[in-house]
Amino acid sequence: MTRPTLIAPSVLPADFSKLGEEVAALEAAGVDLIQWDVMDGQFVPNLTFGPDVIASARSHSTLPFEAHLMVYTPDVMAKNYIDAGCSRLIVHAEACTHLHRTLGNINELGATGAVALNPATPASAIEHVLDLIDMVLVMTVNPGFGGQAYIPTMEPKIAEVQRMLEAAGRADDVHIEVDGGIGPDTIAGAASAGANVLIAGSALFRDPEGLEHAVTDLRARAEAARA
Ligand SMILES: O=C(CO)[C@@H](O)[C@H](O)COP(=O)(O)O
Repeated sequence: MTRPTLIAPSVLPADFSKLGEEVAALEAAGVDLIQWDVMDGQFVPNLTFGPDVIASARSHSTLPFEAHLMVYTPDVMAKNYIDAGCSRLIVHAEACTHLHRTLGNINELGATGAVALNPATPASAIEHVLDLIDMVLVMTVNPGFGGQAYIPTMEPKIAEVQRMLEAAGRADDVHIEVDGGIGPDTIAGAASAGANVLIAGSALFRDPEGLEHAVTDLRARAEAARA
């Protein structure tokens, strides 16, 4: 499998009073990109931040930013998130009446598009947009909050997405990301099923040995599982 193993934080557990310092520390700890959990309080119960907050942290890191848009109207502010410094926008299949058009718009704005699938959403939801994305996010929790339990029954869906990508000749070009409950005890199952981008919030910020240990340990576990 040629897709690299990428370890990325969810910023949900970060200290929101100093996000610039937090993303700088995450970069120093060795993460590969930063995921911003954008929540609108409608598509998911929680409410987090918009593009201006992301923009305020942009100059504190050289890493790619991606916005996980857990919102009902991703088209409305897509350009704002790109202008804030996000190079990838992740939209939820469940929130997009016209998913193909939404992804096409993101690409026309100069960013890459990705689709997130909630636990109950079948992999088939992405069948006709594989040419418009560079990543599929298989949620391993129901979105809205960090610190939830990993849902292992998502592993067959991860494997199904991998098969779909192989059948479409896109397996080398499209990442499979997982998000939710990813930690030392769960990362191997997701990675061995096909995930190569692993989002962790609690497991990174709550490691008693610090961020760098957490990143190194998770990466080693994921790479061993993908070998
Ligand atoms: O995005 C969500 C839920 O919407 C979370 O899954 C966080 O992104 C990561 O949470 P942890 O389980 O890693 O703390």
